[in-house]
Amino acid sequence: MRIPFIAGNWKMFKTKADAVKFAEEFKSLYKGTDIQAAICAPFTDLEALAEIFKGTDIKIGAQNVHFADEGAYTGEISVSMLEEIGVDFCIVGHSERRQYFAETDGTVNLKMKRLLDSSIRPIMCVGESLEERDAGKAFDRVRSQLEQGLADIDAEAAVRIVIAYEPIWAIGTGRTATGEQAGQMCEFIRNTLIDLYGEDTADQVIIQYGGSVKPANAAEIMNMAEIDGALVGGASLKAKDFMEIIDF
Ligand SMILES: O=C(CO)COP(=O)(O)O
Repeated sequence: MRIPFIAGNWKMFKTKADAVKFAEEFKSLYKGTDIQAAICAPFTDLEALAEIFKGTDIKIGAQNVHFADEGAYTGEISVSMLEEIGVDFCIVGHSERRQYFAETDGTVNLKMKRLLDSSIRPIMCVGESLEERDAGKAFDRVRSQLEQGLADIDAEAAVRIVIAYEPIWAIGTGRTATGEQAGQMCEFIRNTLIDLYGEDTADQVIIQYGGSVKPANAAEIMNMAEIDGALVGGASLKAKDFMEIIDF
């Protein structure tokens, strides 16, 4: 039985003061549902969010992590640093990190393996560009991201993974994939996971859709059979909007 999971990705928005304001408002709106909710926030906001959400079901996530345990990696953050402040999830391989920060399927794989060796659950992002979709290569691209990102990860570890399908052309553009397009790719992702791990394992993996999810389209997306949740960018910045998505 997969528990639906809706996570906000704040990207590089919200100072600590903004985060505290959001968290207090969100906590007062949040009544507890059958849906798992999380906020993936900038590193500087995480400790404050952990403190405010303590004792609630609201989880927190980071947006990136380094794969080394420690070392001379100026500007980076390790898995243990995140564990110590109670982080539950970490996004890996978001298309913005692939595009602007040279994240590759290889570094995604190293980060996935390091996280799966910790208490933090990875949210691995996959998704094609508009050119790849128009060229009929969307499914090949996503399959290759899955195969490379999940290389050498066994079935026992794989059940803790969340996969987020985020077509690049739908991120921040207002152009959401239709329920049918998103559902079709998420079904393809589930079938790829069956090939890699077998049905029992693949059945337990949470698959989210991300890309211009809003209160108005959340139900259409969430009602697709193989979509178990959403990774929400812009619409997670307002407590009321994010709550409306969770209450779809
Ligand atoms: O990138 C996203 C979530 O990770 C999606 O962003 P938007 O919801 O702003 O399109």
